[in-house]
Amino acid sequence: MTLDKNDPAKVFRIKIISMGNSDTGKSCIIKRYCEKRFVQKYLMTIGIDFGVTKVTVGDRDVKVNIFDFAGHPVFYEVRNEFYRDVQGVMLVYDVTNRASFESLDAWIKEMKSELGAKHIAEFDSAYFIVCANKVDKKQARVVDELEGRLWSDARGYPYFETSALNGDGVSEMFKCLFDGVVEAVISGKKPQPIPVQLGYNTEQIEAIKKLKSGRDNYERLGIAQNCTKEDINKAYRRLAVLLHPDKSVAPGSEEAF
Ligand SMILES: Nc1nc2c(ncn2[C@@H]2O[C@H](COP(=O)(O)OP(=O)(O)OP(=O)(O)O)[C@@H](O)[C@H]2O)c(=O)[nH]1
Repeated sequence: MTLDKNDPAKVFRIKIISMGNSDTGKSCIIKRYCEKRFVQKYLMTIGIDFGVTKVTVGDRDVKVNIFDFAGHPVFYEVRNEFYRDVQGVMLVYDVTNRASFESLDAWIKEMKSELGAKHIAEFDSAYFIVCANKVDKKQARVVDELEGRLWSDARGYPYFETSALNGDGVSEMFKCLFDGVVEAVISGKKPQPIPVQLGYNTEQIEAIKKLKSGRDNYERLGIAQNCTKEDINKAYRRLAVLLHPDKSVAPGSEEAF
């Protein structure tokens, strides 16, 4: 990276990478932004794709080097060379594929372990952003917005719902990513996203999920089959208070109550 903090006329160079499982739409999001087009056919990235784009952040011209990682595990040996000197990370999952959401932690772990203790400061200073991609596929969606936001908020990463197909959220996501990286580089501090005031919490969401998916009433109440009558009453009262429609605005509270 070239940076002279005192000279706004100097061009910044920043390094961005895309991370996430295969087929989540990483290449398509980048193409949507850089080339304003959508590629319907799945063309697996082999190793790494590299591209350069220029943007303006405030009064600075910024040259962005984008390294689009192949998501397939077979390319691990290729991508592990590229984790050094990264300033921005676009973490992508596919809202129609739960495994891709559940893999996000493994991606972070891969980056951390590749950097190792020696370069962990680079991980700590990198600016991460989350793309919940393919939101146009409404019927097939299995990871809802709330889950994605809670995961992202818990780690301090800004969250965006994107569609490479119709472009929804893509420019906003890149703007936030570039602004965040440039601010972090200039000030040495990562800007903190403002958490969305959801008005409900993880405990309420977990309770609703359990009530919806539980195989029997014991599972729905979160108690063992050999519990006492008092345990049943206690669990029932706890859930009734937690999900009372006067107290909870979490989606599905009313039905669950
Ligand atoms: N409906 C819909 N399809 C998408 C979207 N983004 C990508 N796709 C499709 O998903 C498939 C995979 O997209 P890619 O961008 O190649 O996925 P990738 O994450 O780069 O995959 P790897 O190169 O294997 O890591 C392609 O068939 C795309 O057309 C989207 O927002 N909506």
